[in-house]
Amino acid sequence: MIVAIDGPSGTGKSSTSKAVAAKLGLSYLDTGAQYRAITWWMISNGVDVTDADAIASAAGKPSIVSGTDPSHPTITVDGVDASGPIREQDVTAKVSAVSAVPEVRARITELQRSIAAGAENGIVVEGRDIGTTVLPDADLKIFLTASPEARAARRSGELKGADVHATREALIKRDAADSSRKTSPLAKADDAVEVDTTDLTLQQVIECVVTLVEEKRAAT
Ligand SMILES: Nc1ncnc2c1ncn2[C@@H]1O[C@H](COP(=O)(O)OP(=O)(O)O)[C@@H](O)[C@H]1O
Ligand SMILES: Nc1ccn([C@@H]2O[C@H](COP(=O)(O)OP(=O)(O)O)[C@@H](O)[C@H]2O)c(=O)n1
Repeated sequence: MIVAIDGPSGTGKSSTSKAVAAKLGLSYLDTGAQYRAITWWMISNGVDVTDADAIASAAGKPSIVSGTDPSHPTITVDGVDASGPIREQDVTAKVSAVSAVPEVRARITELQRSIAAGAENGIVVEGRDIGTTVLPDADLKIFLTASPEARAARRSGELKGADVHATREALIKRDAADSSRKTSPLAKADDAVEVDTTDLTLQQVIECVVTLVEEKRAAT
């Protein structure tokens, strides 16, 4: 069972995917963390993230390893735990530029496909282009949405002291960059089930997705 969960920032992809995977005994992959990890490596190694050629030539250098246990997801870059630094503001501000570079996407997509292929009990993979590009044959595709206001309120609740208005503007800017890039932009697959989470609790979203997976399992 391969489940693809896509959508913009703050729609609940990570929280939902982890909970659904844990509940159903599936592995879990946060593909955003991989793009954040390669971005963190570029910044740490002095690569100019406004220079697509420089990013492209460095794209193959870092070794990125994701742990896929939903109750303890991990990510390392060249053997170093990157789970803290990849969430910092600087990485968040630069990740869209790095992830738009085709050589970066080719490398990370290959990694994602091999992780999914190796997940013996099935996997929930969350991101922006999983249903459209990475795993177009996924058994179930979900596209989560929510109003920019709800997403900004959720995100600024996580970042202590963050201004909701500034968070909303930053989210909208990142969505626009992710949706308009040439290579595998953020998009809903034609066969994805869209779930608007604006007025749902996280628990309701989890239950909805668990039901969709169980229905799919019963039908196959
Ligand atoms: N339906 C929901 N209602 C309220 N808060 C939510 C909901 N879904 C997620 N959250 C919270 O919003 C924040 C962002 O969720 P997350 O799963 O990281 O989103 P994404 O992976 O899409 O960026 C987290 O703090 C999470 O607990
Ligand atoms: N499948 C994916 C996942 C993430 N990304 C990129 O990685 C960034 C960070 O993704 P994320 O899922 O960690 O972002 P949040 O929504 O958690 O803030 C996105 O803004 C995209 O630029 C991507 O291009 N393709």
